[in-house]
Amino acid sequence: MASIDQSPKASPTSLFQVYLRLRPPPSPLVQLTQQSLYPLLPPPERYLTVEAPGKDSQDGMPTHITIHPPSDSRKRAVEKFAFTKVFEEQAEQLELFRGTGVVPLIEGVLGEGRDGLIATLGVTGSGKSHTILGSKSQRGLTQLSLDVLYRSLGTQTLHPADHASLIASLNATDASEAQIFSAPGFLDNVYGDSLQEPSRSRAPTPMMVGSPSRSSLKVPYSSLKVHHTTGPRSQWSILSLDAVTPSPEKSNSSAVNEGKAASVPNAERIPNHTSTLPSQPSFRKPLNPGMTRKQAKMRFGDTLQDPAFTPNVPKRKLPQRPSALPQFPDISGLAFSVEPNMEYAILVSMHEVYNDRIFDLLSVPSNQKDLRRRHLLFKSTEASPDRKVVAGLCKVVCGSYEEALMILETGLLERRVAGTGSNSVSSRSHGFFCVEVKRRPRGGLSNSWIGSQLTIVDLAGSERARNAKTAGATLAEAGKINESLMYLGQCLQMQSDSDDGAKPTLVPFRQCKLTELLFSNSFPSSSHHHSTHTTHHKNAQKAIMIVTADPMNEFNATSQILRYSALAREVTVPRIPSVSSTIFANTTSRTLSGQTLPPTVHTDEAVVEMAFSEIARLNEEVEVLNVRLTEQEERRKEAEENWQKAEEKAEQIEMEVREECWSEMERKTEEERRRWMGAWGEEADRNDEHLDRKLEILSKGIQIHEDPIEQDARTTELEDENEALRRKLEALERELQCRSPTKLPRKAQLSSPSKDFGPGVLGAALFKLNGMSLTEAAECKPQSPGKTPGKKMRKLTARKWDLMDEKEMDAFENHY
Ligand SMILES: Nc1ncnc2c1ncn2[C@@H]1O[C@H](COP(=O)(O)OP(=O)(O)OP(=O)(O)O)[C@@H](O)[C@H]1O
Repeated sequence: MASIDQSPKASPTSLFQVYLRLRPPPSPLVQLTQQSLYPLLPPPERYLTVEAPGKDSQDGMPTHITIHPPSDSRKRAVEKFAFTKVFEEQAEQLELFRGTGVVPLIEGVLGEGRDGLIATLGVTGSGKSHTILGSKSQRGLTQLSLDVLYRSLGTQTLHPADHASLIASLNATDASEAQIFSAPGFLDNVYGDSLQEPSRSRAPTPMMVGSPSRSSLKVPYSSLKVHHTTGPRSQWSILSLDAVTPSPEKSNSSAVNEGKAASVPNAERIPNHTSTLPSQPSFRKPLNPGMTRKQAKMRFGDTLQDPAFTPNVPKRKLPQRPSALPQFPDISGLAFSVEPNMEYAILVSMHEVYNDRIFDLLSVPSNQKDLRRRHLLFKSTEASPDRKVVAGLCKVVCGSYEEALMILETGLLERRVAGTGSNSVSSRSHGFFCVEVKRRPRGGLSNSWIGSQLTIVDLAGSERARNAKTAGATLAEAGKINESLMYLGQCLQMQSDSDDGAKPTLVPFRQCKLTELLFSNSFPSSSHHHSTHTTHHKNAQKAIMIVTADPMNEFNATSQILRYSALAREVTVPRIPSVSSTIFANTTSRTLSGQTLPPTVHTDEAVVEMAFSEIARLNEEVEVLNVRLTEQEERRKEAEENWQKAEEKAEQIEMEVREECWSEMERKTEEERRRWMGAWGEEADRNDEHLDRKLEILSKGIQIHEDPIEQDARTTELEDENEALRRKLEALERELQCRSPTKLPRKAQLSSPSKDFGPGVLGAALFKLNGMSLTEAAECKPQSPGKTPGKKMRKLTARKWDLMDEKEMDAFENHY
């Protein structure tokens, strides 16, 4: 650590400039209430002292504090801490805004193109949100920063309503796969007609302990049904929130239900004002009486899912409600000059880290599938290969300060908060508010946007379950919050160790989402600006950490945070007066007259005194070493716990990866099976088709081949006929033989047939047919000339037979 006596300056490698802000005690009324509630509790003791500013302190501001363990603590070590500056209880918001490095940070975002980050860290209830978001009378660093940004950019700020292609142009160059909307369109879809309505009665905004909790405000539609303890940041509610005051019991009991909130579909969260909360006026756009929740969801979703959506709302006609916001402190005199030949677009996005997961605070479900809030990834994208971004956020282009405030309020309504024993409106997540300032040359033709981002982080506070009196899901949340803050502490510890001159250590920022988001871009990188295809060197971000502490509360938790966030530290153990010195002090001789005489110098006594003082010194050293040892042991324990957690996490990741691989394999196998089944089916179909075609061909072929069958049948028929004729012939011959020889010339006639139709012709025909089958006849070749008649007859072909004309055949048949 840096020498504690010098005015601490963060080294160039520092991740943060660290400022300390002390929280003022609660108002007398609140103190009175607390005393009446817990009469046995001793009045809180102040354990923190602010050291007078040193000679070289900046602006005459103190830089060191000392903490003395309270009387009931067993610890004795007095610790002194150094910070860049210490802001005491009476410090106002403006003092903080001007005194911390916020103004140069904004200048860096506007001019140098350097990202800036402001974060608050502290025990729950120490004033982080108050610093970042302000109260109902004072603006916080967020509003003040926005005001300066818009004042500086003035008329060079582009508004989507004036530039039709603005959203498309921003969309084309956005590296974070964001959905970009215009503010009026976004707000119209969230609040609709209520934006145009005259302001309703403004609710008293509860803020202090004892006043109605955050839950008493009208809560957003997304949280009405499930978290009764959740609601908007009470201190600086913008819109007309007609407060309703749920009973504290309800608040407490439902706090337990908070963990379920994430898994409850938003459809269930749309308030049914007439049924579930009859006395509660609506906050989000009142649904049309005839519109079901589903329809309402669809309506919002349908319009918003188109990133290029340009709403049909009057140009820049926002409700007057932001004017009801605190205007103090006034910073109208503060503005930076920006490049005159440039035009600027301001994009606002919001997300939270809840249970180590990132959720968009501005997302509006675009369809039924999106009803559950999906967590987003912090990753490098195609357009941003060497810088990580939260991918898939909703970003809203805000043309004015008022629009930006409305968006901020909208996001805060979605943020998870709960009432705990330590803070009635305690943040249960780490909230990130991001303002991107993009610029391009004037003219609006170019898509070559470059820009930088200001991120404002309201961290959830660390808490002790015993003090916070949390249980169930809220306790589990607290566990996650404390774990992420512990990792943050380790990163900060590394910073102070390397500032101390120890060899530079790697900051272990990849241990959880919070530290990843905070530190990933804290180191220089070069990114390829995809629109221009040139390498754009991105400066490392500058960061400010404002540590908030209540000097009268939570000694252990506060000292722990101071220990790891301070830029330098010194431990001393107060001297206990030694026995000898006490004895010797009492041995001072007095005369009778009461005159004090110089003590008699006894050499032995001097030696003893020296010995005692040496013993005392050594004792003191031992004490300091003991303190260091205890700290080292704590660190070791912490490291061991981390190691164990890391191992468990590794195991869990391994299991998850295995399961993922397994399910991927199963999915692929199933896919492959389906593919094969499909291919198989197709093949089978093809086969069937093929078979059908074959059958068709076959059936056609069968028809063709029917001819020979018919021929066979015909042959058989003819053969039968032939047989019948032969029999008839034989019968005739027999008949002839039985006749008288006078009739023989007829036989001779038969052997020489004439051309007449008559027995001669018939005889010749019968003669021809006799002794030959048609088959044989068919086989016979045509008769060649010069052959014997006998031979001729044998070789009579069916063709020849066939050559008989029809008349002849008919005559022949009729004859027989
Ligand atoms: N500097 C301050 N001046 C006046 N009031 C303050 C100041 N700091 C804190 N408070 C009040 O203290 C209460 C708790 O503060 P706040 O909600 O900001 O705490 P927190 O650190 O954000 O707590 P958590 O981590 O639980 O969200 C609020 O009512 C707030 O108005």
